Amino acid sequence: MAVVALVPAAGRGVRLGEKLPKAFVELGGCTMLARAVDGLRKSGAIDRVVVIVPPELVESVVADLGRAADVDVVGGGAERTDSVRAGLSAAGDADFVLVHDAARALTPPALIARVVDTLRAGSSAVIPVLPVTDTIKSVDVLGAVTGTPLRSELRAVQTPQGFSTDVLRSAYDAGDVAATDDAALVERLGVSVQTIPGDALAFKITTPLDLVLARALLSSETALSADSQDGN
Ligand SMILES: Nc1ccn([C@@H]2O[C@H](COP(=O)(O)OP(=O)(O)OP(=O)(O)O)[C@@H](O)[C@H]2O)c(=O)n1
Ligand SMILES: C[C@](O)(CO)[C@H](O)COP(=O)(O)O
Repeated sequence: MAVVALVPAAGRGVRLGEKLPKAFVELGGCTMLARAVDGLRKSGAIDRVVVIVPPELVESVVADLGRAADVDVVGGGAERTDSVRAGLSAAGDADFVLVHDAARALTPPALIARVVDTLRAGSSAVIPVLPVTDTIKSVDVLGAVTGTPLRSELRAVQTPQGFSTDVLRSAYDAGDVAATDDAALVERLGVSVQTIPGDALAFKITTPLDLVLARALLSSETALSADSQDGN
């Protein structure tokens, strides 16, 4: 059963505020993108990787990462879902696809392997999650609180998110709907999405503070060699 990982890396990284598109920012001697691809390889669970990069960078990424036989490079789109859609069209006849943000560059390979194991065990859609530690409020456009969802029922969602390829293709074929993750599109089909424990190290590098944390973790071997963090 072949597994292809799609790595959306075509974002601009506006919130990070670096000069380069975020996936190409240096993190411990290589780019975030190269580190994310390395983690996928180290999981031992992935057959091929499709990286989705800003269209103007396709050529240079092909010359770099794309020389490896197990990596394909395609151009992305304006929204994350446009980029995933482009990657999906290059996934070929894979049985399973993982969608994994380049921005989650420190994701432990063991978490990636657990997502694939859960797919192989029969789930059609799998997402790693962590309990939420802050209280979450909903608010209206003026900032007034409209509700307080029960925290025990909330989870923070990470990547890689894993799917049977047919299921993810059906979700994307169902229309061009805005969504901040791929599982949301699958939920709209009525397909059950299974959660598994995520890992604190799979955090998304979004802001300058996240980048400081990622660089500090890379200089602290113990933090990164720990098996699992907070993944209950
Ligand atoms: N049009 C887009 C937007 C995002 N992504 C990718 O999706 C992942 C998660 O997105 P995010 O962390 O929000 O990255 P950016 O969109 O680059 O961040 P920002 O919103 O701050 O610009 C990243 O690996 C990003 O490169 C993508 O491939 N194509
Ligand atoms: C897919 C995701 O990483 C799950 O948490 C997240 O929704 C991506 O959101 P972003 O706004 O593109 O960072």
